[in-house]
Amino acid sequence: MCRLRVLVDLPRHSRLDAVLDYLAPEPWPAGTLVRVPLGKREVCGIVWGMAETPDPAEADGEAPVLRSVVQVLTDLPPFTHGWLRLVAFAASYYQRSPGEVALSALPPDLRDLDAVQLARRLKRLDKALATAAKVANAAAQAGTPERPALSPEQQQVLDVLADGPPQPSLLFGATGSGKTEVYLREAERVLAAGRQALVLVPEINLTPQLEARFAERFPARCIVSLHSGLTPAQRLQHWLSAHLGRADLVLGTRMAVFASLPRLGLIVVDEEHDPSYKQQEGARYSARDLAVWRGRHEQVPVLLGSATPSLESWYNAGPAEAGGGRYRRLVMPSRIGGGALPAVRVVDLARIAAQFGKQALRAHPLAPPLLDALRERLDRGEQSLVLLNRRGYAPVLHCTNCGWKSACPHCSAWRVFHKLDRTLRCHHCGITERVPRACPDCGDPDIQPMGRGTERLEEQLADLLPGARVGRIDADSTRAKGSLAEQLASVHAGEVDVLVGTQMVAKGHDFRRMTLVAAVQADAALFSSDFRAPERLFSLLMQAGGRAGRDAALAGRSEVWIQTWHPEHALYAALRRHDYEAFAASQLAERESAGMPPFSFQALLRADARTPEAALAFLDAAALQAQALPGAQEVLIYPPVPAPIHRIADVERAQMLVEASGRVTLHRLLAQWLPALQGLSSEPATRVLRWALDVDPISI
Ligand SMILES: Nc1ncnc2c1ncn2[C@@H]1O[C@H](COP(=O)(O)OP(=O)(O)OP(=O)(O)O)[C@@H](O)[C@H]1O
Ligand SMILES: [Zn+2]
Repeated sequence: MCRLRVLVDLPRHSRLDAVLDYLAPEPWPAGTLVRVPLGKREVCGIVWGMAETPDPAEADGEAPVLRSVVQVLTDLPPFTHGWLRLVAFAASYYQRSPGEVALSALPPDLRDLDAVQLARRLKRLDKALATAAKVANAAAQAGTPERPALSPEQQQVLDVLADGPPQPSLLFGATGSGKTEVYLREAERVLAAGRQALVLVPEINLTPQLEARFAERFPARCIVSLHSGLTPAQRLQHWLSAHLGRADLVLGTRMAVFASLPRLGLIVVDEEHDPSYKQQEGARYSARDLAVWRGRHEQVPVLLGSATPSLESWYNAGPAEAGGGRYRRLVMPSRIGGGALPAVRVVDLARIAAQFGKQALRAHPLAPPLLDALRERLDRGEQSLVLLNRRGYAPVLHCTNCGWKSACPHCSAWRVFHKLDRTLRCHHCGITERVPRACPDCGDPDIQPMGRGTERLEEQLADLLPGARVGRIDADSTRAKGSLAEQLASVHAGEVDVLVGTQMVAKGHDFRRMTLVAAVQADAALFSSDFRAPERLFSLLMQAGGRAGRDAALAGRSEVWIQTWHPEHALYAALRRHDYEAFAASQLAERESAGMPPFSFQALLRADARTPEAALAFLDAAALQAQALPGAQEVLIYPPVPAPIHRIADVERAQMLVEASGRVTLHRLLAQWLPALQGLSSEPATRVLRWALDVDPISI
C-alpha cells in the first residue's frame, strides 16, 4: 500500500485542506482521476502526488486511520503536468484551494461517473467521433476551402508570429481589420503541426458564428465548444474529446481556459478587453490572465486580440522602458478593403434643447438630426443600430400624486417596468410582480414610467419611423434557447431596418449592411465612481461604432452618433478621432499619478451579512488583522465601504480594497491573511453570511 495526495472539491474556507491523503494499492501518477470516500459520500478526486513520509502524529498512533481510494478511472489518461500546474497557480494566485479549482473545471457529469459508466461514455464518444470523422473525410475530399488573400497588414502580423519564439502578443487591430483571419491562419499552422488550438470568446452568443467560421475553414477537423449553454451530456462529450486529444480546436468562453489539452499549441483570446473574462463568483479568476500564464508555461503562443485593448494589456505591450515589454504588440490599423472607419458625430443635447425646445427631447430621446439620419438609412435600404444599455420599458415607475417609486423591497435598487408582460422586475434579486393598477401608497391610478429602456425605445422608434421594421435584441428578447441566433440571422438577412440593442449586440458581430450606430444615452458612465468606467465606455462605443460600415463599399457614408450633455469631454474627442492610443495614454497617465492599476495591484475583500453593521464589523476586524501582519506597511488598506448596490435579496454587502505597488508584496500579505480571515468568520462577534477575496477585481 502507498499513500497518495488527492485533490477533492473542498473550498479553502473549510477547515479541511482540499488535498487529502488516501491509501492506494499502487502509486498512480499525478493527474489520475479517482473516486474516494469523503465523510459519508464518495466523490471524484484527482491524484496530486505521492504523500511524503507519514506525519509524526500518525507515528504516535494518534492520527485517524487513512481511508482507501475506492476506484481508479484508468480509462482516462491522466491530466498533463501543464494542466496540474495551471490549477496550482490559479489556486494560489486567486487564494482558493487547488481541489476547488481543479474539480470545478471538470464537467459536472464527469464528476459523477464511476469506471463502468465512464467506459460506456467513452465507447459512445468513439462512435460519435467515428461518424464525425467520416463526414469530415467526405468534406475534405470535396476540396480545400478557399482562403482570402491576406491583406498586407495581416501578412505582416503573421510573418512576425511565425518568426518569433512562442510569446504572448497583443493584436491591436481596428474593428473590421480582419483579426479573425489572423486567428484562422495561426490555427492552421498549429493544426498542421499536429497541435491543438484553444480560442476564447467573451460571450456564449459569439461562439456559434465563430464556430461556423472555423468549421468552414477546417471541414476535416474536429471542432468542439465549451461553454455553459451546452447540455451536461454535450459538455462531457466535448470535454472528453479535448482531453483525449481528439478535438483539434476548442472554442469557448472563460471556463474553457481550463480545458485539458494534451497537444496544446496556441491560445487565442478574442476581444481580450472584455470584462466577461473575469469570473465573478467562486474562484474569481481572469481567463485572459490565466491564458497568458498557461501559454508561457506550456510554451505556446498566446494571441490577445482587440480594437480597444484593456489598459493592462496595452501597458504590458508597451515599451519596456515604460514598464511594459511583456507582450509583443502587433498592429492592424486598416479595415479590410480599405474602408474608412465611420465618422463620429457628437450631438450636443444642450444645443438641441435650445434649438428645438426641451419638449422635443422629453417626448422621445432622439435629436431631430439623428432621426433624419435614421430616415436616410431607411430610404437607402441600409441598417441602423440604436444602442441603449438598459433593458425593460422604464427603469422606474412613479406615482404622479404622492411620489411613490417602484423600489425593490429586498434590494437597494428600483424594480424595472417591463411593458410586454406588464411586470415590475428587480434585475438584482429577480422578484417579479404584476404592475399595480394604482399607486400602492395613495391609490392614485396615475402611475407613470420614468426614463427609458430598450422596450420603450423600440416602441418610440416604431412610432417615429412608420413603415420601418424595428427589432430589439437584449437579454429579455433572447431568453428562449436559440432565439438569439434566430434574431441575429434575421438582422444578417436584412429583415430588420433599425435594431435596438444593449451591449450584447455591440461587439463581435459582422453586420454587413449597417451604416449607422447611435448611442442615445451614454453619459452616465462618465461620472461613475469606478475608475474603469471611462475605459469601458470608450471600448463599448468604439466596438459598437465598429459594427458600422464593415462593407467597404458602404463605409464612406457610415456614421456613429453619440448624444451627450458633455460634448467637450476628452473621451468623446478621442472617439471622434478613433484615437484609442491617445485615450489609452491619457488614462494611463491618470492612473499612474493616482497609483491605480496597472501601476498598482489590488484585491477586494467582500463581506455579506444580515445587517450593514455586521458586514462592516467583519471588514474592520479583518483590517486590524491585516495591519498586524508582517509586510503590512507596504500595503494600503482602504476603509470598508458599502458595495455600490449595498443590499441585494435582503443581504447587506460591504467591501474593502487592499492595494500594493508590487504584485509580490500584495500576494505575500494575502497568503498570510487568508487563514486569519477563516478564523474571524467563525467567531460570533464577526460572523458574516459569506466573505470572499477578489484578486485583481475589475469593478469596485
Ligand atoms: N484578407 C481578407 N480578404 C477579404 N476579406 C477579409 C479578409 N480578412 C477578413 N476579411 C473579412 O473582413 C471582415 C471583417 O473581419 P473580422 O470580422 O475578422 O474583423 P475583426 O477584426 O474581428 O473586427 P471586430 O473587432 O469588429 O470583430 C469579415 O467579413 C471577413 O470575412
Ligand atoms: Zn430586488
